[in-house]
Amino acid sequence: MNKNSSVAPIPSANGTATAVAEPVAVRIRDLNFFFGQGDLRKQVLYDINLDLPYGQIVIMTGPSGSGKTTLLTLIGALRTVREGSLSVLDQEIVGLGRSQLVDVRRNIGFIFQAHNLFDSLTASKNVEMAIELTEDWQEKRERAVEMLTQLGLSDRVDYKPKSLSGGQKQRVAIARALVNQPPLLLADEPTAALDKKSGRDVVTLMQKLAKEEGRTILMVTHDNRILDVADRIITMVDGRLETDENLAQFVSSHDPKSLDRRMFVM
Ligand SMILES: Nc1ncnc2c1ncn2[C@@H]1O[C@H](COP(=O)(O)OP(=O)(O)OP(=O)(O)O)[C@@H](O)[C@H]1O
Repeated sequence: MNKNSSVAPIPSANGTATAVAEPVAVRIRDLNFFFGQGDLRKQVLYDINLDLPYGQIVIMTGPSGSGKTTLLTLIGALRTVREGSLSVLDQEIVGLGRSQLVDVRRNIGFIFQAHNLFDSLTASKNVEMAIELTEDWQEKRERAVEMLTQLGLSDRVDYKPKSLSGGQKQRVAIARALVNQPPLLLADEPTAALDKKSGRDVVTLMQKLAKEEGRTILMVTHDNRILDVADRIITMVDGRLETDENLAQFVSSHDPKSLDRRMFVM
């Protein structure tokens, strides 16, 4: 794996090549992570090195228990990191305290499996709550409705979660994650609860955000139907970043029987 894929050599004034780091949304170097303390201390991530450039969709895959969700939550500033370097949106987060981590999180959109919607609030109000966490509250209702409409929920904006299907709830959660236009989006199985068409609509929207607006998207998924949207596919095995490939490399290095052929159909 190329650990320095976003470091480009440029000629200096005296003609020698100098490595200059391009800005990336996420830069991870020599990251180790442990759960527990003392005798119960258990290492779950080993020596992770990874760059996520702006505008890329990166899919993270790998067996259950390999550390995908843990890595996602570390990048999302949801846990304290002590070993190595983890820079998120130009901020080194190793060593930061809780309140500083909260500030980093404000610029990240999260879509997790449990959508955590507020049952007492309508779809629109759930999305508006995310807008209220920012300094710019103007036209929050209009912005929430517009985002929900983009996700095909224009006729559900005033419904509460109990009146929505699983897929619709997931789309409300996605609207909430996207409404503040975060430069970095972290998603854990975002299409798991969706039918084929809704899942495709969601990843098409993500692709648009990445390609037209330069957002960086890191997505954990086992849904082979959406692999084609990825610029890169990284594979975790036993807490290590095993491979970092484009789609063609990934397909050729995996047993075709284990891949769903529908993934090739757009
Ligand atoms: N809060 C925790 N405390 C202790 N160990 C944990 C905790 N969360 C996860 N682990 C352990 O860390 C390892 C990595 O778990 P993680 O959830 O990151 O894997 P994963 O690849 O996301 O798995 P899955 O695909 O099943 O969601 C596993 O051995 C898991 O048991």
